[in-house]
Amino acid sequence: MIEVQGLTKKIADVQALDGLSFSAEDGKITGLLGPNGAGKTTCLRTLFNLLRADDGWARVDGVDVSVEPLAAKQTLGLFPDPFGLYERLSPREYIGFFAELNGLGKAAAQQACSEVLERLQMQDIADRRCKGFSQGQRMKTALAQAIVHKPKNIVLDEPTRGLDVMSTRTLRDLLLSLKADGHCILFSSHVMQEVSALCDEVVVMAAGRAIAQGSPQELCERTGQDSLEEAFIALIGSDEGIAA
Ligand SMILES: Nc1ncnc2c1ncn2[C@@H]1O[C@H](COP(=O)(O)OP(=O)(O)OP(=O)(O)O)[C@@H](O)[C@H]1O
Repeated sequence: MIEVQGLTKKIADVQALDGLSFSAEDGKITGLLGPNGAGKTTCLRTLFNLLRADDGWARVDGVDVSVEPLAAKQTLGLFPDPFGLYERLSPREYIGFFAELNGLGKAAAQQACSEVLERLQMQDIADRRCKGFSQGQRMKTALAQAIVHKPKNIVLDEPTRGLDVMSTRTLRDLLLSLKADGHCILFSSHVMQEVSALCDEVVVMAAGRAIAQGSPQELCERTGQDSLEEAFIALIGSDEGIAA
């Protein structure tokens, strides 16, 4: 479970987070939905302790990420930008390296790596260098790296950015299967259709705050609208920076 309370962060002159509070439960996919500049990436970076909040706290399974960063990271998988893989490494080397970074011994890392390669049906590319990989192959490698240490909580920043339809569908299926296994999945997006299709819960963000949280249906009922897109516009008063 991921909980964020009163998170505040100023970057240069910009109030990127302004008292952000929400929670994301196990066995659910929670979407952070907000226009460009709403603070989604800043929130996820703070969760991963890449940024330190000015005020407020973030906890992963009850562990405060700034007080016990290593313990928090062991229960947290971060889906990185799939375009930034180490091209000289094969997925097996890359994923195994991250498994060891996350505290697994060599033998356990190799075992975990083989399991995740099988789960994501990557055996055919497991020992090829990442250089030249298609977007979908990169995305699978990046996701495998995020989940190899079996973190209970998985955080993804705009995971379908730049992916084609097939890769997006593959990712969607993977997230649904992780959810079925009881993981807590939190992802940021400004793509309405993706959030509607995947999320059990939606946190609507604007100007560094959460202005509403609920299931897509609850948000529609609360605003008296028929679609999440209309509900979102009603909540934030604009559709600027949102993609259909
Ligand atoms: N390093 C930085 N220097 C200056 N301003 C920053 C920096 N990082 C973030 N910001 C500002 O903080 C605000 C929140 O940015 P953030 O990237 O978290 O938004 P976002 O919701 O992820 O947006 P997008 O959907 O466009 O990725 C924006 O106004 C952004 O310009």
